[in-house]
Amino acid sequence: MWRRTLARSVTVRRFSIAASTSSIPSPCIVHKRGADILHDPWFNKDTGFPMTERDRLGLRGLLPPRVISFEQQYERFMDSYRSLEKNTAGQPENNVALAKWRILNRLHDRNETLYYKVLIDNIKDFAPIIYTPTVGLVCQNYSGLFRRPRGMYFSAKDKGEMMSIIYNWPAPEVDMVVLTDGSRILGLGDLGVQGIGIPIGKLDMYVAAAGINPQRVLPIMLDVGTNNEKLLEDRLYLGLRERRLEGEEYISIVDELMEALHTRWPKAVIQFEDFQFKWAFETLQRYRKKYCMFNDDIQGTAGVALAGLLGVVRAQGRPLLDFVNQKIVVVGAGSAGLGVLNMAYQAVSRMTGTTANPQFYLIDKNGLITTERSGVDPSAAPFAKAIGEVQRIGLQEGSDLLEVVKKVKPHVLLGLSGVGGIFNEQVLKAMRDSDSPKPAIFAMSNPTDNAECTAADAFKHAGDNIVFGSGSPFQNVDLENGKIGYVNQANNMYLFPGIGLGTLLSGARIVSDGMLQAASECLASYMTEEEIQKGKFYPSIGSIRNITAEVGAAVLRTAVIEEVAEGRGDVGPKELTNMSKEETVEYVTSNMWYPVYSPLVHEK
Ligand SMILES: NC(=O)c1ccc[n+]([C@@H]2O[C@H](COP(=O)([O-])OP(=O)(O)OC[C@H]3O[C@@H](n4cnc5c(N)ncnc54)[C@H](O)[C@@H]3O)[C@@H](O)[C@H]2O)c1
Ligand SMILES: O=C(O)C[C@H](O)C(=O)O
Ligand SMILES: [Mg+2]
Repeated sequence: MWRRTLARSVTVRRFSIAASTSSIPSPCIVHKRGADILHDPWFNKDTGFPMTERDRLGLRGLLPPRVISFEQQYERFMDSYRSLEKNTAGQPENNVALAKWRILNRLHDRNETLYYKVLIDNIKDFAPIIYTPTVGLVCQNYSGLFRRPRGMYFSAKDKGEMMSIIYNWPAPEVDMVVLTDGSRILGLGDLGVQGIGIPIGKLDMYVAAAGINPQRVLPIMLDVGTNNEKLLEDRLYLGLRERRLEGEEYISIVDELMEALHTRWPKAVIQFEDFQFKWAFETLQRYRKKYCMFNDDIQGTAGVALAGLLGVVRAQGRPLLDFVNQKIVVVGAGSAGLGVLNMAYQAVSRMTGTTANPQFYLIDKNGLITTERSGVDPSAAPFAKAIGEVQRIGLQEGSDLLEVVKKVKPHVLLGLSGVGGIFNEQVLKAMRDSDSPKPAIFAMSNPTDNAECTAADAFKHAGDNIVFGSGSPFQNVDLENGKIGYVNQANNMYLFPGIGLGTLLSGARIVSDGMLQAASECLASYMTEEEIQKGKFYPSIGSIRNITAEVGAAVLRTAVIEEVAEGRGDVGPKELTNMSKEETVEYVTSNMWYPVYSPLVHEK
């Protein structure tokens, strides 16, 4: 199953480091036999083991005699899935979503090759189950749904021992780690150990979109307690039933885990995910120059949002430089909102060559943030609007969302607040007076119930001429005039897989701002003029592997230009430097893992 791994079947003109160019999958070494293989989802093929392999691996007598092909297994699973869909039709939405998650999860736990084949080939239908929004529901119910562990669990009780615990992970190599402390799971708050569902879902997207080998991914839950009263009182809660560590105690435990990870897998890329605000920025600043890591909620989201914002400018028929004149209201001054503003300001200063003062407005739970605000967080302070400037348009410190929309008449209203429905009818109607011919509404909070508005409400109240994006998927809206209101999924899934893959293949020691900017620009330029005019700013999820290959190549090339790329395997910085743009995309693509059964070879 180590087929098509990095540095194996990579064949790029002039850079062939292929062991073999044949279409027969490379054999995979296993160190177990018999029933142990059947119980290992990495190697298990269920009834798909050919007779010769059954002989070699001591499987004769442990399986029904008929050998079923991979294609037949695939069809069999899809038939069961379709029956489940039929049998649960009309039942409450959450029950159906959990039933679908369960059937996929069972396959994941049994036979990963078949699971990823099913996931990749049906990504549009299955992403909403293994990722946002159902993954949120799964996290909320995790202690009850738990059957088998997945990934690693470190807790406050493991202090001082992480360096040895990390060696309990069975795979010799790890390429991608997604780490959470469960403190801000989507818009659902502190879910403690139950937040492990998020790293699992993100890494599923890594396998599906970036072709990272599933034997080389590692979801990690760092359980430092929870402040969620309900969980603390729940006797079946699976995490530490104590309050979260704070201050020095907290940071020293994250330090220890990072050191342990780096010691065992110095080349792995570590993605921080769903950390509460107070630790998200702090850990990013603390580790980004020391380790190969990034924070997806801050940096991945920013890149996706910026690509969307540039798409909005194009949709208005304006040149990209007009971005500096856009009036953008960002609702939510947390990790994601501030990440977006940071990147948007950087884009403006690149475009103008100055530290310009664009018309970007920031709102948090206390309203419009101005220079009058006392106790404003240092990471939000640079985005506080000068009080004189807001007073000139009739606003003040703490003005509420509706007032801000009415007075600013923004081109873009972008929500990253986690507050469902906050873009209510009045706010959406106020967007009709936007100064843009195509007002943009981005309701980016997850999961679905936490979206700032639904797609249907956005088109109904703000008008047919809007463009719309949401963090969780919504159906396109029938505008009842023969037209369709297109729904973009404005989700960091369009970038993090490419950021991770590009960084990994470049062998960079850090994830630089330049690499992140390249990822965003690549996504922005991926869309054709025709698509943009239809209000489409992001590719369809069906083409997520293509966009990820492009993003990965853009990240890799920037790492090379910035001279942070050290290469990977036999492909060193020199070979990477000599690759053309097309060759880089080809190189990235050929390094993607794809699910096929490899012949298993037993070795003691
Ligand atoms: N679509 C995506 O790709 C994506 C990426 C990252 C985060 N998100 C979503 O964004 C949301 C926020 O994530 P975060 O990490 O920034 O959280 P966070 O806790 O760091 O920040 C939330 C912010 O919202 C503000 N807020 C709360 N109530 C508000 C109100 N009534 N009005 C205005 N602002 C209010 C808070 O003051 C805070 O500044 C979550 O729902 C998350 O799922 C989506
Ligand atoms: O997980 C997602 O769907 C996006 C984002 O990382 C979030 O925290 O909401
Ligand atoms: Mg997240």
